[in-house]
Amino acid sequence: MAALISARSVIVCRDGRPVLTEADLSLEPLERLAVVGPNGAGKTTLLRALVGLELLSSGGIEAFGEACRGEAGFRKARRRIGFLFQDSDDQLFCPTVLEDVSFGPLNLGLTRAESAERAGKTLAELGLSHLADRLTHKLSGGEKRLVCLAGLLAMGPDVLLLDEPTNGVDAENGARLEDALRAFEGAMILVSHDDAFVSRLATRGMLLRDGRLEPAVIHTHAHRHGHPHMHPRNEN
Ligand SMILES: Nc1ncnc2c1ncn2[C@@H]1O[C@H](COP(=O)(O)OP(=O)(O)OP(=O)(O)O)[C@@H](O)[C@H]1O
Repeated sequence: MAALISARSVIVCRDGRPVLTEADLSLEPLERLAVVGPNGAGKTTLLRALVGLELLSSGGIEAFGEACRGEAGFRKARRRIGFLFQDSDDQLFCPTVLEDVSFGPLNLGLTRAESAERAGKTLAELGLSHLADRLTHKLSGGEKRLVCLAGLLAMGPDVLLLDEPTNGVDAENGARLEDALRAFEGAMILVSHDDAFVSRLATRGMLLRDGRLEPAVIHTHAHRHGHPHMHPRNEN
């Protein structure tokens, strides 16, 4: 099966220092690929590189069967990719929730009425209709996160890139978020330090270490606290 998104030998430097050094990745249809790794390993940088927000020193990105070169190449791919930022405040910018969630569909060419209808429907599917008229900047951290996700889902993406989606999200909103991701019919890359969330949702794992991605096994192991762990494959 053809990959939806692939990265080949990607090198990205930050302040002259390599963060990604020959990173390879391939996201297949229907996959929920978890990318884990320590703080500062380059996980956010990797997601940003996949949508053309990082300058590659070398290597290439393909999305939906086409090599992405330059801003124009990525712009086309970005219409099919929803990127949930680590910080919701970087993502929300309209005054009200309904306006914010309508913004994506509006940008895709739907009319104002159609966009509002799509936004209302998406909020309802996520159990967030009660937030529609609220001011985005007054939402709680967890509510902001879900509204950001609603904004992405309202655009009908084929792929979601999720940077720490459960950060600061309480149990109830976390369950909503997880249900929504489980119901999403596309593929996704999940960057997360939330092992329990990853172990419940991911279908495959990769570990970002020393700038490279290596296969990792996601599993829950019998442990006094019963928490899941993720190891590189060769350590199992
Ligand atoms: N704007 C920037 N300018 C320079 N260096 C940066 C910038 N953003 C990140 N870095 C550096 O790049 C490296 C990778 O950062 P990145 O945010 O991709 O890591 P991460 O794996 O997502 O970390 P975390 O788990 O803490 O979110 C880090 O050393 C970080 O300090």
